[in-house]
Amino acid sequence: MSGEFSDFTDFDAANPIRIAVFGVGLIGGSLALCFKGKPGVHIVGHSVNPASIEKYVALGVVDTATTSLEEAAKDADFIFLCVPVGRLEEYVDELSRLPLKPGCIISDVGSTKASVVRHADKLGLSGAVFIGGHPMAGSERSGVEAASLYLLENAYYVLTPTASTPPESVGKLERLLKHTRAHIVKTDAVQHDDIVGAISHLPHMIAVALVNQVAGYNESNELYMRLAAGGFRDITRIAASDPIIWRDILLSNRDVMRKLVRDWQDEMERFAALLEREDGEGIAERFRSAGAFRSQLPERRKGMITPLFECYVDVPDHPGIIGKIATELGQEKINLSNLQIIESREDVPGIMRLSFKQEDDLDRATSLLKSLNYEVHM
Ligand SMILES: NC(=O)C1=CN([C@@H]2O[C@H](COP(=O)(O)OP(=O)(O)OC[C@H]3O[C@@H](n4cnc5c(N)ncnc54)[C@H](O)[C@@H]3O)[C@@H](O)[C@H]2O)C=CC1
Ligand SMILES: O=C(O)C(=O)Cc1ccc(O)cc1
Repeated sequence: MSGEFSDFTDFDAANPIRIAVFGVGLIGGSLALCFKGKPGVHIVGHSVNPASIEKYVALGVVDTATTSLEEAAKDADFIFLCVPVGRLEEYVDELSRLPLKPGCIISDVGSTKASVVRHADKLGLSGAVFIGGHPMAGSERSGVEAASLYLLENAYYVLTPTASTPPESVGKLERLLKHTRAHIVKTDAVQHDDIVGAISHLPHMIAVALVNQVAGYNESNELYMRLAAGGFRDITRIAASDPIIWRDILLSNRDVMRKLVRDWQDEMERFAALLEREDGEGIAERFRSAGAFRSQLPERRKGMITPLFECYVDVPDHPGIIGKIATELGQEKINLSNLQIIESREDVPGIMRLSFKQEDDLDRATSLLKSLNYEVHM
């Protein structure tokens, strides 16, 4: 939990607004932090657990908190549903039975969109409007303790209005979401699930499968685990994601995922056949085409799978180096989020990975370290 943005001024103490957040975890808490403390804004957090509501207030993420759904929703101008995907539809059902403020905008942050949008479309929401949402940034961490004001900054935030969504409600939600500093993208819910299935849900499944495969080998030889400390650990970071959150995402997007798994199996079969034929040129070609597509990906956009701004620095392998670089950055007031030696052998220089939550810190760190004659790579 961290920070404060201060340069938005369009909240107006004379026209107070009430924002309700159901499920104040990583994403709900991060959203709440973007609105908290603005003039005329009251944020109420909802949890089914009495101990959680005390924590939300004590941490200063919300103004008030309650275990009563009615109390949280009463008079709300905006309601954000930030619970696991498998719970979203029942929350929409419960809200549809309440006397909501006319014009109230209900949005969610679920990683899948088609099922909840279809469900809300079928219900009458007594004067309220549902607009599906998905902030496309996050991490493998969960819970309100992991929430951050900066989590969504510079990420894409997808909204999935339908043909019947009033454009003025979409505009109102977009204006509010400016406070996240995310970039709004509007698309259709079904298309969202196809794309996000391929670029986020499939990679999470692959990471989990890969870790479980290696865990199996490790049962008969523990050297697997010891040697996996470097690159393997990095590329499988997302396998540490919350099991319940991901159970719900994959089940909700199961039709898309079944097709993606079949396509993935085809890709693997293609590799197996190349190995069988000892087709070196074919293998190299797979790498060339992947490299060519990857080189065209937008650079440094914070989002899924790479939530931080990062650079790599070649460093001599000696004990004081971590402290030295951290001090140099600290003296320039550059906020470092994480620092890690990812390669350390006696005969070669190490590689240090520096992570920043904000692009500006990355840019300043890169310039500083280059000026100090470090080799810096992106
Ligand atoms: N983790 C990530 O990186 C991202 C997650 N999302 C979506 O955001 C939503 C929330 O995920 P996170 O914030 O990561 O999870 P989280 O575990 O940090 O927060 C979930 C919140 O929902 C509450 N909750 C859990 N089970 C509940 C239940 N059965 N009934 C009522 N409340 C319950 C928890 O107390 C917590 O406040 C999910 O729908 C997820 O798909 C969207 C973008 C990124
Ligand atoms: O940790 C990562 O890199 C992620 O990919 C986080 C993430 C998880 C779920 C989403 O719907 C969006 C982003």
